[in-house]
Amino acid sequence: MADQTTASGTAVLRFSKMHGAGNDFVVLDLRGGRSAPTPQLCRALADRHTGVGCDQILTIEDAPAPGVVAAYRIWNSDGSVAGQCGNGARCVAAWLVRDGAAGEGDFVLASPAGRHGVQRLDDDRYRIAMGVPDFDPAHIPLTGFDAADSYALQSDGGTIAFGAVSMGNPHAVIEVDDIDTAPVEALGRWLQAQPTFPDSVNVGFAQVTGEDRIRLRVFERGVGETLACGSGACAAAAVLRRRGRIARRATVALPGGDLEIHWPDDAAGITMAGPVAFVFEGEWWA
Ligand SMILES: N[C@@H](CCC[C@H](N)C(=O)O)C(=O)O
Repeated sequence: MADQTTASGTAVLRFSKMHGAGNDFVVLDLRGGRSAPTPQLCRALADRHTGVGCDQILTIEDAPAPGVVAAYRIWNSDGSVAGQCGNGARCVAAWLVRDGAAGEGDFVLASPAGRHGVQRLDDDRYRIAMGVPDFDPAHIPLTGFDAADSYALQSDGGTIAFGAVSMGNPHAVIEVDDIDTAPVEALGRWLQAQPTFPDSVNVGFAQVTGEDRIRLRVFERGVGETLACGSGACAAAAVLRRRGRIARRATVALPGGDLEIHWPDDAAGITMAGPVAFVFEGEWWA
């Protein structure tokens, strides 16, 4: 998958470093049918000591159909594959506009989760159509429960109540009184390890601070706690809306920045708007 080789035969891979609300990415352009990175290469690129450092690797790939500008796929920093990444979708969109592959008008991207309309709000802000939140336990996947707005599991410390939804990737949402004191890592790891989530899960800790405002921290599958999780923001808004805890438009305040979520009605798709940033371009010498 190298872009070129050096005189001594070393493979050179060009990449962009980007972030969306502090959720950071190494972006690889694989258009032209170039092969995907191995899990080992993803782990090496993501390493914050010996690599570039990132939460996820995003690959930009050939459009699967006319009318779609490009496709993207997602790898977590531990090399595992993910079905969706909301902050990543905004970064891929901005990357394609800067590249010239997408114009400044609306366009469509493809992800493993489906097709996504993209709206460029300005140079640094994009809105993505993230699809209809899927509460069917079989699709999350969440085993051992019938569909409900709230589930409960017994831990050594007591009952853990959570909501669950798929945004193309699995999310659990735990409502807490104060995200600053929530046991994000301990409870996040515990829930991820429960057999009821056979594919593990991204665990969001949500504090409702108003009918249109949520504070959120997310312990991501394959990474750990990140500064922001776009699909997690949509999941938290969807779960809390279904319980009547918030309005259909809400600002989700994450440690790395704010995302604007809008879910017009239960059968409609949810949209997420937020920032993107280019950090630097680099070459990886394999
Ligand atoms: N940070 C992302 C989600 C990335 C994938 C996730 N860790 C998973 O394994 O599903 C976002 O912004 O949505």
